[in-house]
Amino acid sequence: MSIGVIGAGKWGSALAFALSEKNSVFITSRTPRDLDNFVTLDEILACEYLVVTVPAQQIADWLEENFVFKNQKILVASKGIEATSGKFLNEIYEKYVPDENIAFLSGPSFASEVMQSLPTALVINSSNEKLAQELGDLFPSFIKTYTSDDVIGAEVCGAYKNVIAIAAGICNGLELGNNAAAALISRGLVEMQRFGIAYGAKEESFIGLSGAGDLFLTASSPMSRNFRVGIGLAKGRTQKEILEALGEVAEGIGTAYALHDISVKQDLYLPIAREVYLTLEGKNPHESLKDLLTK
Ligand SMILES: NC(=O)C1=CN([C@@H]2O[C@H](COP(=O)(O)OP(=O)(O)OC[C@H]3O[C@@H](n4cnc5c(N)ncnc54)[C@H](OP(=O)(O)O)[C@@H]3O)[C@@H](O)[C@H]2O)C=CC1
Ligand SMILES: O=C(CO)COP(=O)(O)O
Repeated sequence: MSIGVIGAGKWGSALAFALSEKNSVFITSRTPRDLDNFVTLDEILACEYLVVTVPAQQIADWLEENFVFKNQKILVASKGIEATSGKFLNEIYEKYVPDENIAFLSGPSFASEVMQSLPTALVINSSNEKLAQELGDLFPSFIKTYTSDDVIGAEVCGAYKNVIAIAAGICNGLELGNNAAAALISRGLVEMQRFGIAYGAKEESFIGLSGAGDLFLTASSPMSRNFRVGIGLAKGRTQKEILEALGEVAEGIGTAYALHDISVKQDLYLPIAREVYLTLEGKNPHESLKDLLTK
């Protein structure tokens, strides 16, 4: 069984490392890298399994320009909602891959800890339970995998938690304390569950690894890029300055813009996501805090 990883950034590299314990793994990326298993995209597309880590804001164009379906079994490892369309990842992929060939990875997983083979638990989400099990069996012994058929729930959890993590970083940067952080994360979980259920997600996904697990991890640590975006916003830095310093993707930014547009179009009450959007647009984070506490 050969696995082709697309995207050699932090997450693609970590998954390639982890999956190589039990499988032949190859990797490719937009920017060539001097890696023993770095191959061409054509060679990757010939693999039986594909693991895709191209960010949510770039994947639609990437698929249109590069992807050829050859009955590969695909694990989508990115997290986000496309800002330009409001589309979830399954909606973007469905134009190219049938449901029975695709699964979505979710759960609390810093790439840097996976690279150290530290214990991790993840969920493989697919309408095809057999595929989810098959993909789960590819993972190494230090990663425990679960399966779920709640693709929408997993996607909402993975995307929304990044926005709440930005808010948590703002809270940390403003030095508001642990009470405020706990309140924000708790209310953030309620907000993302309310949003997810409106899209048909299952309630239980939000109290498991995909939801509470990934939210707790990402919204509690400066290891999270999105959390670090929030710290930068609290210190009055612009998006441009923050992203230049970060040098990596922070999917919560694009997803915050997507959630804002969705909330306006569908008249949804998403107070934390709204304040993250407004802060990204230059609103004073102290004003955001006051509005969150008083409205
Ligand atoms: N890092 C983590 O801990 C985790 C990340 N994720 C998710 O994985 C996804 C990738 O994140 P991560 O790897 O950390 O981010 P990085 O910033 O480390 O890497 C981004 C990757 O996306 C590629 N890329 C960016 N833009 C394009 C484009 N326009 N066309 C093709 N490839 C592109 C980059 O290619 P190149 O570098 O070759 O130019 C690189 O391989 C995100 O959705 C993230 O939320 C999920 C769980 C954990
Ligand atoms: O998704 C992640 C952990 O599960 C990575 O979070 P960040 O993108 O905020 O670093």
